[in-house]
Amino acid sequence: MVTKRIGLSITTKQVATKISNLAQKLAAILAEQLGYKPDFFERDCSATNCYLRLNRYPACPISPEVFGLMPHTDSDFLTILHQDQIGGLQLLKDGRWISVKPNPEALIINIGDLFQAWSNNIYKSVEHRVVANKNMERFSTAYFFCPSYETMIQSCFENSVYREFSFGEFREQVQEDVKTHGYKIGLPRFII
Ligand SMILES: O=C(O)CCC(=O)C(=O)O
Ligand SMILES: [Fe+2]
Repeated sequence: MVTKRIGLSITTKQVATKISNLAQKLAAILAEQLGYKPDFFERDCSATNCYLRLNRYPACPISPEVFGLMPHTDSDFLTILHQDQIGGLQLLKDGRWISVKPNPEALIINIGDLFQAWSNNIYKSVEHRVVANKNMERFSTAYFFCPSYETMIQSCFENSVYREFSFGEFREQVQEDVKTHGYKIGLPRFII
């Protein structure tokens, strides 16, 4: 895929490489803030484990009763999100859904479940959802910064809130819960 805009031409691969570099830098800053070496995540979260998802939300006449994306947290370390000018993304803050002002010139960074577990709840995985637009379709691009399935996720502090788990185990549990209950349970499953 090639995106053209005001004489600028950039391939999807170039976009993914740039976002991947940004994700590594952000992870380095977050690791350093908690006293770890900036390269702490470099080995486990190589570009081959991360992925880019292109989301399309068709217009929905019975919005807002219908969600474009159900409330959820992301099952990764962090997510880098780009959205168009339509809007619809909402974050849960202090029990209330807050609409994120759409700005195609900006990137949104979400902390995911793995950073919450690793930081022992210092960093919080934000619950979010997408409300469909009545008249217009919406597009967004999400880059998920993930480790390999074998990577063990363990709190970087003592008195861990969560038991140690592998990323593969976490993904399997999420898939099983969605199949059985119709929704993701996520980190509460791993509380000690
Ligand atoms: O489309 C958006 O704004 C959010 C996408 C999202 O949350 C996801 O893909 O996990
Ligand atoms: Fe998400």
